Amino acid sequence: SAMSKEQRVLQYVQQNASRGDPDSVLAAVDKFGWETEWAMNLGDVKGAILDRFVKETAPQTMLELGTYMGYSAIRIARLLPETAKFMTVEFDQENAAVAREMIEFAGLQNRIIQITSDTADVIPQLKTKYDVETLDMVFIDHWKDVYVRDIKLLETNKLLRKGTVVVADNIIKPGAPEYAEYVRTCGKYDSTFHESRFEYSNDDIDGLEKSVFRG
Ligand SMILES: O=C(NCCCCCn1ccnc1)c1cc(-c2ccc(F)cc2)cc(O)c1O
Ligand SMILES: [Mg+2]
Repeated sequence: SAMSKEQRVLQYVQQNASRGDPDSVLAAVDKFGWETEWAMNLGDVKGAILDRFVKETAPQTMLELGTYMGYSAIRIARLLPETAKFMTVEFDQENAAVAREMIEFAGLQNRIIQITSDTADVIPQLKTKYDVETLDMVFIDHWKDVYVRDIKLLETNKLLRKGTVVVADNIIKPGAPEYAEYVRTCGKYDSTFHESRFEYSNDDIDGLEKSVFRG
């Protein structure tokens, strides 16, 4: 059968990036997104903001909800030390398979624990099955209508500690209004909105919410 968009991106990366070079993989995905086919990767513009947050936080334990093709997982993992523990969760089996190959091509498979499952099932297992004590940083980029469910699951499963940094994509487009409202008003986070551009767009606005847990 014909290739999916995600498989076309992977093929473009395998034919245009250098194996073991994460930056060349990111550049190839972004070139494809700008010039050939739009895709819902975090992208280069918002990606630079996330890079800054990851560098500032220097997390030893990191969780990503929503792997998609692995673009942001590669963005994050390329900035982490070998000793860091970084888990990324994807629900869609096909996208998880593309991500696995993308991550392997980037040479980061030893730095990323890829989980293919429902985040609602994984979050309660992080302490017991994945030997997590608390998380230093979280990146949320999956279904916009479950962002609130999952940050509340992180809270009730005692996975956040004073200073844990939670970053969420798509606050404007497609939007996560209940999530923005929750983190800004519940009293448990110091939350800031970082306006940016929607992925692979010169016109549309989007942005990241950065919320620091007060403990
Ligand atoms: O839906 C998004 N991501 C989740 C995808 C599925 C997650 C599956 N999963 C993983 C773990 N648990 C569940 C998303 C959408 C858009 C968008 C914006 C405008 C538009 F017109 C079309 C699309 C832009 C993004 O940046 C996004 O991230
Ligand atoms: Mg997104």
